[in-house]
Parts: sequence; structure tokens; C-alpha cells
Amino acid sequence: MLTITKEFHFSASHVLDKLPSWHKCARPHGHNYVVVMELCAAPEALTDAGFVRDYGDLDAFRKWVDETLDHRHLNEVMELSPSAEHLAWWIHQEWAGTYPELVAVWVSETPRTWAIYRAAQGGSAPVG
Ligand SMILES: Nc1nc2c(c(=O)[nH]1)N=C([C@H](O)[C@H](O)COP(=O)(O)OP(=O)(O)OP(=O)(O)O)CN2
Repeated sequence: MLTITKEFHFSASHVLDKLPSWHKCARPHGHNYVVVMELCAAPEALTDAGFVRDYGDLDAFRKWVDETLDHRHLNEVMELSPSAEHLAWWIHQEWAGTYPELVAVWVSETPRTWAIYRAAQGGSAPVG
């Protein structure tokens, strides 16, 4: 399989209000988020140009990030508690239809942390 990735950035605030009140992330705070979109295809499925998909096709995702996530309060944008894990899963749900080759979404809140949703047959959706 061939894999391509493209990285996107946005800044947003959130409150993880399902955490106990003593937890620092139960207070409103913000992150400079990084999202990596990971797309895969078999060698025989590449385009004539040799692409999994043109990186430029991800401009639609960039526009959505800018309009939907950037400088927003994520609790007002998504129904699930806006953890990095939920964000990665939700982005995959929102974009797998547009990009069928999308196999994983990576979300970083800090330079040392990543949450990754990797599509798997028979996988289940998170609750709450
Ligand atoms: N599994 C998860 N754990 C945490 C999440 C998350 O989304 N998923 N989110 C947070 C906070 O929102 C934030 O990311 C703080 O993370 P943390 O690494 O704990 O905080 P620091 O950057 O201050 O790291 P230090 O190692 O304490 O310096 C928390 N956990």
C-alpha cells in the first residue's frame, strides 16, 4: 500500500467537562492543534499520475478546518466531548465520504501528544 499524508493547523478552545473538576483540562483552555490526514491506496489503484490522491484535493478539507474549527470553541462545534480522540474520530466520520482513501486521522493538541483514529472493519463508534 502507498500512504500519503497532509498536515493542517488550527487554534481553538475547549473544556473537557466530563473530567473531574480538579483536572486541569476541566477548565477552559486552548491548543494550537495539528491534524494529519492519512490516505492509502494499492499500487494498482494509483492515478495515471502516480497519486493516491492529489494533495491539492485536500484544499476542501483545509477550507472546512478554517471555517469550522479555527478560532472556535470546540464544545460548540461538536456534540461529543472534544477530546483529541473524539476529534480524530469525528473528522474521519465527516470526511471519509469525500476521501474514500482516508484511513487515519491524527490529532495533536501539544507537541508531545497525538490521538489517532484508524479506520478498521468492525470498529465501533465512541459514545458520549
Ligand atoms: N487521552 C487524552 N488525554 C488528555 C487529553 C485528550 O484529549 N486525550 N487532553 C488533555 C488536555 O486537553 C491537554 O491536551 C493537556 O494535555 P497534557 O499533555 O496532559 O498537558 P501538558 O501539555 O500540560 O503536558 P505536561 O506533560 O503536563 O507538561 C489532557 N489529557
